[in-house]
Amino acid sequence: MRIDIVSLFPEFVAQCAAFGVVGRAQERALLSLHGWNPRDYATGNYRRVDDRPFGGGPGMVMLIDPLRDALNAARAADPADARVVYLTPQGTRLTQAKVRELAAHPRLVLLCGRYEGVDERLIEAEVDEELSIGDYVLSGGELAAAVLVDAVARLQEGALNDAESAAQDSFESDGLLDCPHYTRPLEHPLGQVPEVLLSGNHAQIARWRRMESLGRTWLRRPDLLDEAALGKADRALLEAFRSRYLR
Ligand SMILES: Nc1nonc1C(=O)NCC1CCCCC1
Repeated sequence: MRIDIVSLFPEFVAQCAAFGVVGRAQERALLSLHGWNPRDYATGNYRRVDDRPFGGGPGMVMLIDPLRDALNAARAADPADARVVYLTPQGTRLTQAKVRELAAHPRLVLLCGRYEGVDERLIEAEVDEELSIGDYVLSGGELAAAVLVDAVARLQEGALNDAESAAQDSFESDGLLDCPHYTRPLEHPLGQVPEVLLSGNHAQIARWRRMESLGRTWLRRPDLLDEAALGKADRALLEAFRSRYLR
């Protein structure tokens, strides 16, 4: 998968993607990142990339042409069709389902805004999809782009080893929150390890983990829990969690 980043700080995203699973995906040629800086396409004495907003008000707006020329250079760098995504709080919320959809594309071009944003005419003419990673305002789209790069990189075939795939699947497969995890030392002032995890009884351990995932999702993110879609066994586990929790 090829991802082109259009940004005033293209190295920002490249740095975020240089570590761990994403860095390894690049080493394995499962993912390639390419940066394009609109400032390299800015003309005139001051090579402006922004200007004051029509209608007045604070801040600056990114100019159309340097962005558009950088986008076109990115498009031209590879024959594969590119899906252009603009990272912005005004976008639709990024979900794992959307990550899966985007991860299946041969190419993405991620447009990162700065200042107060980008001239709307550029968005209307060049952007396929506006996405938000959450309801808060960052200083630029680069951190959001790095989040998206990480999430789609993990889904590239061969990016994760078996253990990592299992961990990914446990959350991704049914959209529940993950269960708690514990490791050595067994004895610690901060508390005990749940007995069931020491039992060696894999059926009981799986049952406990599923119950904890269901219970946590119910407590913390009821919006993710579609109880109607739960099977009989899951409903029984959730009931067991509730009765223990509400006792
Ligand atoms: N939240 C977000 N999700 O995706 N992007 C986000 C963001 O906060 N981006 C910064 C803004 C800053 C002004 C220009 C446009 C991007």
